Amino acid sequence: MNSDCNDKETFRWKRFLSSFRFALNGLRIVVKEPNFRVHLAAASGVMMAGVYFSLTRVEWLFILLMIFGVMTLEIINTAIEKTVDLVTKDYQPLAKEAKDLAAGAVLWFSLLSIIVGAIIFLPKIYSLF
Ligand SMILES: Nc1ncnc2c1ncn2[C@@H]1O[C@H](COP(=O)(O)OP(=O)(O)OP(=O)(O)O)[C@@H](O)[C@H]1O
Repeated sequence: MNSDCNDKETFRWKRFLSSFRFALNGLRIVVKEPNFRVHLAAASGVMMAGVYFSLTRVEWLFILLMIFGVMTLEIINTAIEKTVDLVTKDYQPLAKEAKDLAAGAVLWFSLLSIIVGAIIFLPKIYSLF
């Protein structure tokens, strides 16, 4: 009975670790995507600017939320693109809509990121002159 419980517990941990490995593999896949690399480069630039301008904790919180938000949407966008490609290789209006909607979600959140970035950085840039 006790060994049965231990087996179940080990099984649960193994499943959890496998899920974690699959999720890490997802990140490995998306890092190879050119669009995601653009986001990584932009995020690095913004973070260097954040260090240069000594952002406050709250400002960092907003910047990190924007960076992780855009990247999370880009990962979902990539997953949707791959799913659509799996379903059809032919030209399908619905496939186009699905892909364009997913890309639109990234663009929409990126717009918010630009606004937040402008609110945080523009006054600091002005104060340099
Ligand atoms: N099966 C399809 N049927 C109809 N339109 C499609 C189909 N596949 C792609 N498209 C259209 O072509 C565009 C380019 O598709 P593609 O698969 O290259 O993705 P993408 O949006 O360029 O993203 P990425 O550059 O990240 O791969 C899509 O945004 C979509 O409008």
